[in-house]
Amino acid sequence: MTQRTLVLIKPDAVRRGLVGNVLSRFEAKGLTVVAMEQRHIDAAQADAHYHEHVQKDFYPPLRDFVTSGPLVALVLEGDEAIEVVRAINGATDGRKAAPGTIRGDLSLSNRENLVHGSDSPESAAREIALWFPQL
Ligand SMILES: Nc1ncnc2c1ncn2[C@@H]1O[C@H](COP(=O)(O)OP(=O)(O)OP(=O)(O)O)[C@@H](O)[C@H]1O
Repeated sequence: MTQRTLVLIKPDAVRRGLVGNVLSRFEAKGLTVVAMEQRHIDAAQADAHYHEHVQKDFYPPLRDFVTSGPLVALVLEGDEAIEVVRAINGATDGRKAAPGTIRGDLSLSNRENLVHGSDSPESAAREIALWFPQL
């Protein structure tokens, strides 16, 4: 089934010059870029995006991180895009993520893990409406 998913290429990837590397993996897989924009978000946008995490201990440094510099937000479309993107991203902790995944190949961190991908159709709908209300 064709799906859309919200992807963030996080500020660590932008700082490290890895946007092209990350994007090329999604494109090479066959996913289509429906929308893409570089943004430097404020704390309110971070809180809205991570609303299920705002009360957690790890959230304040996560908020500082995602607002620390520009990121690239995009909507990708393709067959089973939500699950496909999460498989390409790899496990949350870059130290444990499998080689061949973005995080497994390029991250050594649980926080600065380069990418975000929506985790369900409900999350994708909510996040796409938040980031790209015009879609
Ligand atoms: N224990 C932790 N310590 C520090 N940061 C964390 C921790 N757990 C999660 N994070 C950060 O919060 C983000 C969201 O956590 P979540 O559990 O939803 O992971 P995920 O679904 O793999 O990642 P994402 O939602 O970004 O695709 C992670 O990508 C990571 O940046």
